Formats: sequence, structure tokens, C-alpha cells
Amino acid sequence: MEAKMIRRLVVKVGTSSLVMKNGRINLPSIDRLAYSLSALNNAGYQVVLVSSGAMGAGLASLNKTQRPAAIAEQQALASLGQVELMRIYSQRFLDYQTRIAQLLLTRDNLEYPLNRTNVLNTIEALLQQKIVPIINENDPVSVDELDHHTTFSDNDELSALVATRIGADLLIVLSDIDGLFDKDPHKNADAKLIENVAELTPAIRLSATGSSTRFGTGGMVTKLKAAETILNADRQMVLCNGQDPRVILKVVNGQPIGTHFGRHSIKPLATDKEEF
Ligand SMILES: Nc1ncnc2c1ncn2[C@@H]1O[C@H](COP(=O)(O)OP(=O)(O)O)[C@@H](O)[C@H]1O
Ligand SMILES: N[C@@H](CCC(=O)OP(=O)(O)O)C(=O)O
Repeated sequence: MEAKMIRRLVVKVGTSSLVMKNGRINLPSIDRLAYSLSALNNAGYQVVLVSSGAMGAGLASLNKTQRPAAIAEQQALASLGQVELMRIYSQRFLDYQTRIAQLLLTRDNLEYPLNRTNVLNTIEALLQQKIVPIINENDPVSVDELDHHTTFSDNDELSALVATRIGADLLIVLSDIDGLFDKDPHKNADAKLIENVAELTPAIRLSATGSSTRFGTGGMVTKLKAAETILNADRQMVLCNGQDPRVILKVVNGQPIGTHFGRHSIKPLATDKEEF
């Protein structure tokens, strides 16, 4: 496998990596995420974060654990939680001298050419200034209306779309699971990790099912959709466990962790800095 140098990367972090099982925000995890992305940013990588967690942060700030059933209430919760989430990110990244910016996107924003150009120009301008864009779906406006297709089924899909649109070399998807297995490990004790996927075969597609955890939404199905987008663009994606987000540094250094999707291998950016 030919090694390809990584300079621009997108990291997607799911609710399960940001909120603990008891519903409280996982501050140590967010701190390690801020540390890792700041270290990469300092070393010359261009980093974009796609972060879920608005609803989780909303629930935590209201001291609740159950998502409301009504869409409008979920949207209100996301708009409340997004502020809290960004407050925490802003604080933690500043501890590592890194500035962040927020983009809340709908599918239309990346599909309609004029909107897309504006979004991509904004991201470019931020990256040129070494500011880390933090992206989430714009939940309060993401409803199906008229002929607009404004929703993403999940942030996994959004992260893959962003990664391919900005020409990222690598997408790292942090999950609550070690990677793609030949069947759902939460339901099958003998499930085996698949280390490399160069092509999405029917057997691989069959292995993926929905989420079986309380906080996750898309399960492995949306992660494979993301992988498909990445493979079609001939880029690389790594799906791994986000329990300790410092794993990002190991992935970027080319260590074999989780499931690697792609037809190339990862070559770290040659920097004069020490290895992480
Ligand atoms: N083949 C598979 N390999 C790994 N996980 C799988 C598979 N099929 C289904 N899953 C489920 O997908 C879950 C991960 O997705 P999800 O719950 O949406 O997490 P996240 O919050 O990280 O996005 C796993 O915890 C697992 O239960
Ligand atoms: N936009 C929503 C998250 C949607 C989503 O994809 O969640 P997850 O499966 O945890 O990555 C939020 O911020 O709560």
C-alpha cells in the first residue's frame, strides 16, 4: 500500500465520546480532544472538528437524561446545548492557545453551489489563520421542507461530506467502539475487528447494523455511508474508539488502530517537531 502524506484532516466526535453514561459532560475527554487537535494544529496540520453533543450538552445542563420525543423540543434542546458545548470547547482549546470557530450546517449549505462556495471559503479562511472550525448540524433548522433536503441522517455523513469537499487527506471517526467488526460486538461476543477495508463488499455492508447504545444515533450503518463517500473520493478514513481522544495523535502518526478504510496508508506530515 502506497503511503500518502496527511496535512488536512477532519475529526468526527460522537455524543458517546462527549457525554458520560450518567448523562454528565465528559470534561476530561473534551480536554484531551482539545489537547490533541491543538498539538496537530501547532505541528502544521490543518484540522477541522465535526462535533455532535448539542443535545447531550442540553440535557446535561437541564439535569435530564431522557431526550424529549417532540422534534421542536429536541431542536430547542440542541440550540440550548450548542451554546454550552461551544463554551466548553472554547475554554479548553484556549488552554492550549488554539482559537476555534463555529459552523452550523444543513445539507443545503453543502449542496447548493453558491452556499457551498461560501461555506468552503469560510473554512479555507479559518484554516489559513490556524483557527479550528468546529462544525455541527444546524439542528434547529434541519427539517424537511418543500424540495429542500436539509437534514443529514447523522453527523457521520456530514463529516464525510465536509472532508471530501475540503479535500481532506484523512477523516478520523471517533466512536464508542474499537472499529468495524464482522458483527455488532454488543450483541455477539465472538465478533472480530476488521483492520483494513479497501472496498465495501456485500459481506462488509451486511456486518453493519444500527446503534445499540443509549446515546448513539446512526450506528455502523451511517459510519459505512461515510466510509463509502471517502473511498469514492480515494481518501482515507479511520474508525476507532474515542474513549481517549489522544488516540488521534497515534492514528496520524501511522499506528494501526481501529479500522482503516482506504487504498493507501497514512504518512505523517514531516515536521521539525518531536513525535507526539
Ligand atoms: N459491525 C459492527 N461493528 C461495530 N459496531 C457495530 C456494528 N454493527 C452495529 N454496531 C453498533 O454501532 C455502535 C456505534 O455507533 P453509535 O452508537 O451511533 O456511536 P457514536 O455515538 O460513536 O456515533 C456500536 O456501539 C455498535 O453497537
Ligand atoms: N447534531 C446532533 C447529533 C447528531 C449525531 O449524529 O449524533 P452522534 O451519533 O452522537 O454523532 C447533536 O449535536 O446533538
